[in-house]
This record gives sequence, structure tokens and C-alpha cells, in this order.
Amino acid sequence: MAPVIVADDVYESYGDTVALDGVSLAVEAGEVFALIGPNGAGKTTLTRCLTGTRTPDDGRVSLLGEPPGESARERLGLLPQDFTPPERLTPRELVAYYAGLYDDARDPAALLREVGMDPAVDTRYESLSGGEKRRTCVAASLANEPDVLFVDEPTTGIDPAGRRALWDVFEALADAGTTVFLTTHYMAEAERLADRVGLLADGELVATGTPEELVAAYGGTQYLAVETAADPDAFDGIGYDVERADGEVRVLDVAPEAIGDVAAALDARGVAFDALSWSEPDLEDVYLRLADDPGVVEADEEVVA
Ligand SMILES: Nc1ncnc2c1ncn2[C@@H]1O[C@H](COP(=O)(O)OP(=O)(O)OP(=O)(O)O)[C@@H](O)[C@H]1O
Repeated sequence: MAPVIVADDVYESYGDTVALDGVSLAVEAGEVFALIGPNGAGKTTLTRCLTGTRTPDDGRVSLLGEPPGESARERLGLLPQDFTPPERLTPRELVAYYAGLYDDARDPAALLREVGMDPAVDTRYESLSGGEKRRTCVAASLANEPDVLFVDEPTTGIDPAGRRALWDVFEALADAGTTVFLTTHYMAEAERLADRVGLLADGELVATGTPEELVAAYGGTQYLAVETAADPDAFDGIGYDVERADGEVRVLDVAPEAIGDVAAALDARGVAFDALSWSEPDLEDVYLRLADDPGVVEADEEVVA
């Protein structure tokens, strides 16, 4: 089957500002694709190009096999980053309004329940908290039960419990076969929801892969952090490389079951420490490494496909 979302060597600028510098990606039907990257990397611009809100300067985009803008609107859901609905309507009225635009629509009350808006469905939008506003907007974007859903930072401003409730909503959609294109600054969100993650930096897609592939390729090693005033030289001979970072000494590549041995080795050397904590790399480490120095990928000549 042809990919549902395609960008092929896409370039887009705002005046002298190059926002997208040759981006190519393809998202398959039923896939959840998360786009991550620093502020200003071009995520919203790419979402706009893929949904037909902007026409790229160069390159090809397609959505459901057609140029964006020509695809059946019944099949698309879109939650832009800066979506601001009429302020004087209540969530119940707003979602009912969007549902009313389609022949086949979800029950607004059920949608509002799913996103956790039960108590505030009759409060005017202008009086809702930031998180409640965002949840209402998520519900509105789902009114037509879309086949393809674009959500640009859907959980920004939502408290941790509410964020998890929305993750459940997106997960259920994905399980039901909805293709989801998500941009987010929350690495836990990308790690939990995405089949594949793309990291955009300075308008270029630096790396793409499953969260596991990216962590394995760019996340670095697991390590034991030792809170100590001792010099890294004091760790000589323990059988592991060490480095000092963020006020701690990190013993690299320590497996969890070897923590006791390392602690005993430190004791034997008279290295005093206040605490030990073990860490394994995650998507945040990948983000911090690649966003800070996208050249790492080129240098390694290793882009996860
Ligand atoms: N309407 C606009 N006019 C001029 N420049 C713009 C406009 N929109 C975006 N830009 C610029 O294009 C670049 C990419 O912006 P974009 O909003 O796509 O990034 P982003 O990755 O979505 O950022 P954020 O994470 O902050 O939402 C930035 O340098 C931004 O300043």
C-alpha cells in the first residue's frame, strides 16, 4: 500500500528564513509518527505543508495519495499548534459545531468524556484552564473520526494525569488503525505513542527510526552515576571507563546486575560516595545529542531508515 503521508525533498522558507531544507519522509497507513526537534526546527511548517496550509517552495507532498488540500476533509483531523476557537462557546457547543460539519461524526458528549472534559463541558471556552482548552481542541479535531490525524503539540499545557489520559485516547485511535502525525516536545510522549520518530533540526530531518533504534544508535551507554567528591582517577582499575559530568562520576556500560560489584570495588579503593544511581539512555538523550550536534549523524555516516 502507498504511504499515507509523503514529503519528498521539501523546501520551504519565510522570506530569508529557511524553515525546511530538503525534508523527505513517508508515513504508512496506521503508523504513529512523532516529529521532535528544537523550537524553530520547522516542525509546524512541515505539518502545514503536509496538510496543505502552506505550499512548499520546492519538493512534493502528498496526503492519502493526493496533493494536500485535495484530500477528502472527512478523512482528516487537524489540531494546529495555534488553534483558537470562538471564545464564547462552551466545549459542548464547540465540539457539536465541528461534529455538525460532517455527515458521519462522533458523539460530542462521548468525545468530551474521552478527553477528560466531563466537569467543564458547559463552561465558556474563554474561562477554561489552558489544559482544558487544549483537551477541548483535541476533542474537536476528532469529531469526524479521521483516518489521518495531525496533532501539533497536542498535550502542551496539560497536567501529567491529563496528558496520560490523552495518550490513552491517541493509543486507542492508533489501535483502531488511524494514522497519526504528532509533533511534540515531550520525549516520553513520543516514546510511548510513536512507531517511528523523526528528529528535525534546522529544517533537516536528521534521523528517523523506531524509538529503540534511535536510542541504540545515538542514546549513548547505560551508566552508574556516583555522587562523590573523588577524582575520576580514583576509579582506576575498576574495569570500566569513567567520566565526570554534571557533578558526578559516571561509570560507563555498567549492567544493573553489576552495580553491587562496582560499589564493592569503590569501597575497596576507599572511594567515599553519597549516592549511586543507575541510568539507561532514552529518547531524551538522543534528542539532546542530535539537536545539539546534528553533524554526529553525518560523521557516523549512519542514518537509521
Ligand atoms: N509565519 C512566519 N513568518 C516568518 N517566519 C516564520 C513563520 N513561521 C515560522 N517561521 C520561522 O520558521 C522557522 C521554523 O518555524 P516552525 O514554527 O516551523 O518551527 P517549530 O519546529 O514548529 O518550532 P516550535 O517547536 O517552537 O513550535 C523558525 O525560524 C521560525 O521563526
